[in-house]
Amino acid sequence: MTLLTLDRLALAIDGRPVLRQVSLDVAAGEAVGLVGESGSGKSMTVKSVVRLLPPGATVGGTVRFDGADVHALNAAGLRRMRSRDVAMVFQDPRAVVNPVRTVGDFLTEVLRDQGMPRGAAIEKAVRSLSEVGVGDAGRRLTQRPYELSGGLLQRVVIAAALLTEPRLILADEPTTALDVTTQEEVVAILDEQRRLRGTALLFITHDLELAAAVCDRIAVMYAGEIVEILPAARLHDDARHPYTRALLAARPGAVAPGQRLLTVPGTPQSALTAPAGCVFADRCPHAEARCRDERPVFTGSAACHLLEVL
Ligand SMILES: Nc1ncnc2c1ncn2[C@@H]1O[C@H](COP(=O)(O)OP(=O)(O)OP(=O)(O)O)[C@@H](O)[C@H]1O
Repeated sequence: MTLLTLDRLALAIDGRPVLRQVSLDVAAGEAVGLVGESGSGKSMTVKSVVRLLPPGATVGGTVRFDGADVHALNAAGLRRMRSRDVAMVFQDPRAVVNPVRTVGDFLTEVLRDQGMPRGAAIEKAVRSLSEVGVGDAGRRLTQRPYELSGGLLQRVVIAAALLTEPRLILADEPTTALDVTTQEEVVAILDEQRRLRGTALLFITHDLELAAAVCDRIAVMYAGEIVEILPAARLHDDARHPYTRALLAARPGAVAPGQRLLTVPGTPQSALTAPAGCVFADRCPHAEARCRDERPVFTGSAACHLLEVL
């Protein structure tokens, strides 16, 4: 069953295009990774799902969650969606958690707002902390954010995200601010808990290998468009879009130790500066005249004029 549908989602901020024709489905319980270089529109895509857009944003196309048109929801419907059905985990946990309130207040707030008695809310918060591997949960509830490490605080944020038993988690580079070992632990917890509960996940990362490890499918974004969508297990074998291939070649793991790291040649485009034809044409080693002039239509798994020959 499809839970989330983006259908030709377009977004402009102060008249400048940011997203163009972004179409993507996420099934109930499915994990989809959004990958691509900085500025490609991953965060704006995810923020469009819950209408967390900056002032001056204009939206085209549709976003449907569980059949409802998100951009037509009234204030109560939007509040319900944000507080119950869809949870968010962002890059920096310290930006999300109120620094002067306790972890317990942070965790129980939504449950209390939903009418749960204090004792039951605390009990649920303790259980939720234990489930994400936070020991001594009772004591943690009394602490303030500055008393916790970044990794521990991100676990608290994940516990909070899971508390309302959402159907979809939006995770925007949830581990970028953490050290490598902690990153792995935090991703493993998120992955384990969402699988156990059958929660869908839209997971933004720069790290293709990480996306492949925790997601069912991967959508590759470039200059405000999705250029390829493919099963995570087939990432290496089936990637056909030249941008996806360039990203794969530029992974640190793709280069032998001691060798120079590869980069995707050229300068990243944004939706604003993208050429009239294919958004990747000016960096693509295979580009032909039509690639520069005609915008390729997304067919099958990718938007590229040269799929037949690559
Ligand atoms: N608040 C804002 N006001 C105006 N433009 C914005 C705003 N936030 C993002 N943009 C623009 O939207 C485009 C897409 O940005 P977005 O943050 O979605 O990219 P991203 O792929 O998530 O990048 P990163 O990996 O660096 O987070 C960029 O060109 C960016 O400059």
